[in-house]
Amino acid sequence: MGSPAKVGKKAAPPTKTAPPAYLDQSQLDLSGLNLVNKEVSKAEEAPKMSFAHDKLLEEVRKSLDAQRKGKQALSLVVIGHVDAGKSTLMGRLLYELGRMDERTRAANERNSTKAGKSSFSWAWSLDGTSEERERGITMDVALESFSTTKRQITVLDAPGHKEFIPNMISGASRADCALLVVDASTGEFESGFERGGQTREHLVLARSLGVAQVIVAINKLDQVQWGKNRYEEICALLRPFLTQSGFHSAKTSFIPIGAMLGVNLVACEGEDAKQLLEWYQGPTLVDLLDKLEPPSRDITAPARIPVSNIFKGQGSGISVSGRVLSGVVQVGERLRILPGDETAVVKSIEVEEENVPWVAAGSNAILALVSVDSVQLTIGSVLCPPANPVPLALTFTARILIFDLQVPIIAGAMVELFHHSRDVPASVSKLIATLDRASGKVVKSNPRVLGKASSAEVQITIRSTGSSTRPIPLEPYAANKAMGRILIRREGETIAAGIVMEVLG
Ligand SMILES: Nc1nc2c(ncn2[C@@H]2O[C@H](COP(=O)(O)OP(=O)(O)OP(=O)(O)O)[C@@H](O)[C@H]2O)c(=O)[nH]1
Repeated sequence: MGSPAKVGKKAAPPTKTAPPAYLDQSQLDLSGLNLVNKEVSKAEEAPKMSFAHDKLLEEVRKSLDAQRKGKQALSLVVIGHVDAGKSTLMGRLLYELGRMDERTRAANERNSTKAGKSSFSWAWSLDGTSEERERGITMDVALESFSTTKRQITVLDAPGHKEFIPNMISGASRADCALLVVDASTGEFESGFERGGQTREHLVLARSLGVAQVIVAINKLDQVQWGKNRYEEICALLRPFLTQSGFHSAKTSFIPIGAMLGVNLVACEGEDAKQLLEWYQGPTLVDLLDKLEPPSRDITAPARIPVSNIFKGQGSGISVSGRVLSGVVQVGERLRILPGDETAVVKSIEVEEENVPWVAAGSNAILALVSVDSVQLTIGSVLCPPANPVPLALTFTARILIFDLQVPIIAGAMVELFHHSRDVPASVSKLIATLDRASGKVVKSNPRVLGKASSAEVQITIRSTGSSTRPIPLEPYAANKAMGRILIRREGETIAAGIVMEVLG
């Protein structure tokens, strides 16, 4: 993940990135209703670029080389069934690592107790909105960062509740690795793991979105007297499912923890860890985080930045957050906003709460934009170089893997298409062929239906919303892996994942 030496402290830290359905009014105004004062935004002075493209790539390479010798950066999505303890784990870990000070911890404890939610005290900082705190659940994706000895980690705390799967998808599509949290309490692991539980769904979604490494944190072991048998039972149930979902065993690790008590996060010691230490002498969570391998970054490909959130920046400007999927972008650069024919100039870039002169593939960044007419800027827009725009698709072909299905897919089936933070109504307009799952070879052309656990090539068409049908920016997987992954849902269930083969128009 690339970002250079910091050039100054950030001004306004938006720590939450909220997907479309849960935006507050001001965000809605900006992203959907075009109430931003265009004149002012246009009038802002655009900065000049500091580097020619080749020089910039050289800078980025140097910086990435230096990173390899120091702390490598990666982003981690925290996933798992509702109430598994994801936010508690993150809150406690931030505290143990010194990222949350004692005053904040005490204030969280006071405020959560006052609200009658003392058990959510560690989750208080991450579940930052009043509705989240009231309901005791995460709704949107919270962004935090911390560093271990060898890694600089951006954490995306995803919601576990089924209702917020689109937000989880948006979070996972910005991550390199996953931390799956499961609740070891009697009956709780089972309900998260059964059909319809989010333990399974989150794992499948994360893998389908390209996340290949996962740490499984078996949490709340204090609830089962730190039982070794229970820990091993859960590992044994999860292992085959992980393999079946496409996680290589070498890229999967398991760890027993007690998030609330802070056991085996940074250290495994003290009174609370006594029972665990009777049978566990393995690594701590931080030891495992330190071993996560950042995937390779494609910095030479054209820049692609899907917008995951839009908010009012400092003064009159507009800021967007999103992950740089490929390429590099610098301050002063003009970017095209797709779909649409608008461009914007990057006024400043913020990574990990610091201003930086450029940002490269792998980083989650906030870009302040000027010289922009916000009318065409929405969540799901993709920023890219004007000379190398991302293709727009109304119809495309895809190879898909079908999951568990109640009703088979037939030609014309109405679905919801998910691509990064965007979801649009679509239809499976043509069933081209069923494929052999292992070899990808055609088994049958023009099948009449697609059943569960099958693999197929299909044509997908975006359906109209209201009076218009807007194409969406996506790219064949062969051209850009991260831009070429899609998920298909129907009636609140994820029914397939796939890769884009060809954009037909
Ligand atoms: N006993 C015990 N309770 C825990 C532990 N970790 C979390 N909890 C409790 O589990 C409940 C849910 O914790 P959260 O951190 O909100 O769970 P979550 O996975 O973030 O929930 P969502 O984001 O809404 O899916 C809270 O009451 C926590 O206090 C633990 O290690 N032991």
